[in-house]
Amino acid sequence: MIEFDEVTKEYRRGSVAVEAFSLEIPSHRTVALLGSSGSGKTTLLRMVNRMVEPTSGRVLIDGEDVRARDAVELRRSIGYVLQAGGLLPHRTVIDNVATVLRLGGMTRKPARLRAAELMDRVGLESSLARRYPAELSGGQQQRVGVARALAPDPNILLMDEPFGAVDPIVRRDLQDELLRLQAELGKTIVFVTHDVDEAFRLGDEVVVLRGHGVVAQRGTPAEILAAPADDFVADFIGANRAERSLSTVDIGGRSIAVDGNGRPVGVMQK
Ligand SMILES: Nc1ncnc2c1ncn2[C@@H]1O[C@H](COP(=O)(O)OP(=O)(O)OP(=O)(O)O)[C@@H](O)[C@H]1O
Repeated sequence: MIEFDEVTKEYRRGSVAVEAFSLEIPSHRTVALLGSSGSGKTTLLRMVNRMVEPTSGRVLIDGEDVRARDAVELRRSIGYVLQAGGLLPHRTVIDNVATVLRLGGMTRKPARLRAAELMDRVGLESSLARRYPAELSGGQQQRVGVARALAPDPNILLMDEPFGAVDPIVRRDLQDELLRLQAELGKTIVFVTHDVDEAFRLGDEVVVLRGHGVVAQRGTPAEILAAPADDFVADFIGANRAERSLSTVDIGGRSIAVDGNGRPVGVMQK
């Protein structure tokens, strides 16, 4: 479990990025932090692996204050996936993944073998192993980023807008892949996004943030859709309300679900 206990971050005096944020994230679940730009999502995420230290308050992992852990060791034990992939440009794909394992003390050959397994696991063909990151598509780069984050077999995976830079179809593929991986692996995932659909698709729970890391609502996607806590949440999730609201029409004796623009999206089961 990850626990934020009244954390505040003031980067400069008077500029509060996150104010008295508290949240418990249960193990083996995916929690999506959903908020617009500047709402403090990245700051919160980075407090988990001590890339950002809170000005006050505590972050606990399984009951232990992260400050009691060595920062480098802590960072290596937690998977971290960034939007830009964060890959090493002068290393091949396989070495980008294997390097993490080498840092953890594995020798070259087993590290490469394990890296090849990880590539397979995230849906990358082995023929890509010798390429450099610049020779991959954006979606492939993100898969390498996920493989690398999974390399040390971390319990926790932090994902910061990991699929933000790819087109909608690839983005959906990557989301599917993550759902499949998560069903197999059961990590504790904190997923940062400003995309409502992505948060609802991936999050077992979604935390909607206003500015300064203030929680506007927390719940399952269904709970939030069914009863937005206030106008802020309703506006935020309703940005494309027309697409999100469904109704049914009867055509030839069958009930067809249509979206708010009247486009058919499926057939209702009897
Ligand atoms: N290193 C820093 N120094 C000073 N201010 C910072 C720093 N990092 C972030 N901030 C400020 O803290 C606030 C929250 O930033 P943060 O990056 O956590 O938000 P975010 O929700 O992740 O935004 P985005 O979606 O744009 O990445 C912003 O006002 C930002 O300008």
